[in-house]
Amino acid sequence: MADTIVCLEAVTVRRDGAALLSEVNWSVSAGQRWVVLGPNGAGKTTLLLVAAGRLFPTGGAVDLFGSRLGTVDMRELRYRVGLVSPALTETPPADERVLDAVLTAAWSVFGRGHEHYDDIDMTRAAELLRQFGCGALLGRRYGTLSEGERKRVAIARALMTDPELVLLDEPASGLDLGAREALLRRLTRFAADPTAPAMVLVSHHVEEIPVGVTHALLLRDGRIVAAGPVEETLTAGPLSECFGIPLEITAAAGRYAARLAARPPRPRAAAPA
Ligand SMILES: Nc1ncnc2c1ncn2[C@@H]1O[C@H](COP(=O)(O)OP(=O)(O)OP(=O)(O)O)[C@@H](O)[C@H]1O
Repeated sequence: MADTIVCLEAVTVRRDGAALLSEVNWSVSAGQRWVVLGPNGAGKTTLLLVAAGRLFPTGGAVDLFGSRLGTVDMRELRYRVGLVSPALTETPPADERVLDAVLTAAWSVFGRGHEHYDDIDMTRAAELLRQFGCGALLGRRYGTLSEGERKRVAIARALMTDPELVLLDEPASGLDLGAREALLRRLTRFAADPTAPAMVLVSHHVEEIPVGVTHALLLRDGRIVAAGPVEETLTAGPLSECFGIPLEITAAAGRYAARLAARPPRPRAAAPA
């Protein structure tokens, strides 16, 4: 399909004899906003790293922007993907100004040195920081920011290179209720922007899904339990199967909540023969 951004075909990732991902088929197209849900160890981060072109699968094939991984120079393609993940251990230096922590993404470096930046880069970095509620922090040192502020700065940095795909690994984890809601409000605006890149957001919690997510992928033990339009996928049956406990799920004004079901959900109907 012309607007397919990333496509995984029968992707398997094995490490030390363990299958982190098994036979995963999944694709993300322009304009889509995905949430990837699953319990600890389901393979969510691994999936994101494969989709970002940062981890080469043991089996199967990955096409990123129409190019097959393994046949192209990945440095070119990675530039077109904004990735925010705890799996990326490098962070801006503690004494870096917040504006520079975002600006330096233009050169893929951490810590401003002698690189040249145009006024347009400065304006873009400042605008992205404002978009994610960090307009008052431009002159602050990165090391003085709260966890919630750092997460929003990391998203602004990931968007600095104007990526076509943005991958966010648990952006709301560790945030207090106010910080989580502030972040989700920003992500809701982002999701509603038709000019924004395709987005994939990883989470453990349906409460952390921003309004405007269009698709969901449920992962368990490295395998897809369900994937498709969010309203069809985020239902009690697949979610219970994914997390291994009987769950009931409610939706209100585009937000979701899940809790242990009073009664186990009815099994999914078998597909007609
Ligand atoms: N080198 C490795 N060898 C063996 N197992 C590994 C290796 N690296 C990761 N794993 C395992 O692969 C599984 C998937 O890891 P991954 O980080 O992708 O899961 P996740 O769904 O993101 O988990 P979490 O929600 O806890 O962050 C985990 O059980 C992890 O322990």
